[in-house]
Amino acid sequence: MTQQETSDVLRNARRIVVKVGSSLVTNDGRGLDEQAIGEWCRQMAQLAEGSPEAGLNGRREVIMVSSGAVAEGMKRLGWAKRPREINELQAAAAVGQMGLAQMYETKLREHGLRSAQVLLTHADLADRERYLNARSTLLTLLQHQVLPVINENDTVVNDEIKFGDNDTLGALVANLVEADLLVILTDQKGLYTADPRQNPNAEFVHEGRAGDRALELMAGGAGSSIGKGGMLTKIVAARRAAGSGASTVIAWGREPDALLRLARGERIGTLLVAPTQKTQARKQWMADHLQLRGALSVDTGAAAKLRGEGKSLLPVGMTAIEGVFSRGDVVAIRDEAGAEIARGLANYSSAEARLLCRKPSSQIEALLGYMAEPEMVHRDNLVLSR
Ligand SMILES: Nc1ncnc2c1ncn2[C@@H]1O[C@H](COP(=O)(O)OP(=O)(O)O)[C@@H](O)[C@H]1O
Ligand SMILES: N[C@@H](CCC(=O)OP(=O)(O)O)C(=O)O
Repeated sequence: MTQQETSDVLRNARRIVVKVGSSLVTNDGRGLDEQAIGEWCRQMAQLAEGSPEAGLNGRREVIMVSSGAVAEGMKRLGWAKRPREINELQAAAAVGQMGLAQMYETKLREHGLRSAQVLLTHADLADRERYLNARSTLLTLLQHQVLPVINENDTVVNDEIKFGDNDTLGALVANLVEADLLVILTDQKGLYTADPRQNPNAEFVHEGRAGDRALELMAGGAGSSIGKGGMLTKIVAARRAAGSGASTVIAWGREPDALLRLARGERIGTLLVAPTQKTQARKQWMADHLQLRGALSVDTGAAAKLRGEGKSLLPVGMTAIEGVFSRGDVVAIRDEAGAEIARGLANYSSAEARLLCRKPSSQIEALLGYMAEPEMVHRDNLVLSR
């Protein structure tokens, strides 16, 4: 890519997931690094504002994925060594998460930004229904200009805590909200050809293609006893993030104004560019991963809105439901002649959809006793067929 193109990837990123690792957040286990957290919060607040005075071309939506609960919990409990027992790790995470949430809340509020704590497990993102719920909660928070601060829900996972690194979580969150950019802040300037702690001759890698297996061979495990992932999980995270079209930057968390400079298009850290665009990636994902569970027939008006105007499918446009499906399943959408016009993720199950056929969205709550979303299939979860 030319310098201009890489700089455009960064400057045009509107939705950004920022991940910070334990060693940075807790100052290598010494305790929450108030100053560093304050700096990221100040920058994220400026990104959310997008003011031209800060050299930014418009608002960014930012989501934070922060590690550090176990390390901070250990510090608070006075444990010098990372425990082996899962229940002790979980107890430490529960203690430390209080400190993390409190620190982010305080620092973001100082900069006029509201925050929300979201604790997720891998299982939440593997389950279609919970995946959709998590997605719509995060998107709603962003709409209301609230900055979500995410961590793994360490106290309820069992084996995950042993392998659970937040690089993977950051990538899954980037997939979940279809972010444009994943920024992984760590204790190195980026990726080197070998672990710089082991090999002083290692060379810096400025740019690569996310998903390039050669990069994985350069990356080693965690260099400190605090972090879990090391560089390999960051490279794999970049590959995953690219699955939904997000590029990844791995940069040094103490680099002054790193987040702002990236958003202005400055090339710092290692940029791993996603080879496919967001919409293309979404189509690919729907085509590759999901089985069709049913079909919705729609009237001419709804078909025209979907095809011509790129709108969502509302229940009022549905005329018939086929198959048995749950919320989050992929369904085909057919026109009156029976031709498939699109595929998408259903917001309501087949039984609910049958009750909602031809009904205005204002009646959803009265008909079902609750309302998930006003749309049957949201346009962000919908891919038009050729
Ligand atoms: N090729 C590499 N380039 C840079 N760092 C590497 C590489 N291979 C291994 N590492 C190690 O990965 C560490 C960062 O991972 P980790 O300790 O898990 O940090 P974090 O807590 O930020 O996730 C670095 O300190 C470094 O020692
Ligand atoms: N959820 C864990 C994070 C796991 C972990 O160590 O991640 P990382 O430091 O990002 O490699 C915690 O908050 O302690």
